[in-house]
Amino acid sequence: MLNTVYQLKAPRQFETVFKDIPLDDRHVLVRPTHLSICHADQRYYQGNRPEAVLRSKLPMALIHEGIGKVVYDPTGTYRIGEEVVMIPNHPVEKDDIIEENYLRSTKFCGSSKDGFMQEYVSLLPDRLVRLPEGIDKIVAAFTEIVSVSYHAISRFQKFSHSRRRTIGVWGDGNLGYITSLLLKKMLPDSKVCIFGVNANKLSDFSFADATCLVSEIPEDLLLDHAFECVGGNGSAIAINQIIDYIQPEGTISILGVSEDPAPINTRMVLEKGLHIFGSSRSGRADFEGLMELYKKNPDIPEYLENIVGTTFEVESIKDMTEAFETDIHKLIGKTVMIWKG
Ligand SMILES: NC(=O)C1=CN([C@@H]2O[C@H](COP(=O)(O)OP(=O)(O)OC[C@H]3O[C@@H](n4cnc5c(N)ncnc54)[C@H](OP(=O)(O)O)[C@@H]3O)[C@@H](O)[C@H]2O)C=CC1
Ligand SMILES: O=C(CO)[C@H](O)[C@H](O)COP(=O)(O)O
Ligand SMILES: [Zn+2]
Repeated sequence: MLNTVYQLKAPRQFETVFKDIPLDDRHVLVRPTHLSICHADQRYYQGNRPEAVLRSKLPMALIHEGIGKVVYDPTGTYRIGEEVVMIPNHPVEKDDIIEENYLRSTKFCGSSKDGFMQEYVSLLPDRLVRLPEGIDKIVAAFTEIVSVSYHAISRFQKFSHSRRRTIGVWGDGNLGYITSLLLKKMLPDSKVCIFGVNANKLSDFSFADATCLVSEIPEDLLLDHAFECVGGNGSAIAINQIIDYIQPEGTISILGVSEDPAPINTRMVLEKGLHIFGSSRSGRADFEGLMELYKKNPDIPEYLENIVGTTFEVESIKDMTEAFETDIHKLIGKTVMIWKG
């Protein structure tokens, strides 16, 4: 079957290409309905990755956050019309120890294979997860980034010591909002404090125990553990500030993506005996766990409505470009494309 794919050909330049989707008895066909833009997509769209990386990856369809409707399922796993979230990870091997999102062989939509900016997406049935009945579709569109926070917190629960009185989250953007919200739900006994650079943005974190500008952190602050959700050039500044304030033997979870290596105060990491771990992407278990968490805490998707930014009806390359260009200038919030492509 001929499929329309909207690839990024070069920075700021989408093009339409037609690719064959073989209709076999193993793959489910999904019509994407709502797609959400991630920072990773913007790094390709704006050409912010190194030249060699762009040359090796483009042309490629962007977007790894999205939901859609099942239109064809020869496996009989899903009903036609059923609403599903698409998992962008595509593992090609199983490992007893290493999770699917960390296997070097795994392909990831919008990074090492075409993303969801397509007319139809062909996926194995285990790359889809049913959406809870009645969930807001715009919020559901960015389930993937929420599953990343879920994944990082689940790992944090395994790696960190059990004194979790106060957890700091650095980053007053989307990932900071999502991670601190999930921390409040997954670790209800812990106090969560958000550290950011913009008082206006911090005022949106209504569920938090405290918020603080990074320029006004009290000297006597006591933090048992922390999450870094900043990324870019701010990552190193945030990680070093965390190292300054965290208690000995605390755990630091790094989530922000930086293009350049970040200089870290390793002397203090050693002296305080800190644990630092990174997390990237998420796997099927995280998507499923998150859907269960939504069912038990229906106020989570309600809170997430606060970080819905602009929504665009997208049916042409001009619309896609407008959505990406607008997303660049947002203060906070996820840009969602209502996909008619
Ligand atoms: N590990 C993973 O799998 C994933 C990683 N990411 C990455 O996470 C990072 C954040 O993403 P997202 O939340 O969407 O981006 P945002 O831009 O929405 O959030 C980052 C926030 O951090 C603020 N900030 C800047 N410097 C500091 C500082 N020193 N201390 C505290 N806050 C600071 C920024 O403010 P201002 O804008 O004013 O500078 C901004 O509000 C990105 O690098 C993204 O690629 C995203 C998804 C998944
Ligand atoms: O956003 C992410 C997951 O949601 C990751 O940061 C993203 O997958 C990294 O990909 P790339 O290596 O292509 O920048
Ligand atoms: Zn992402």
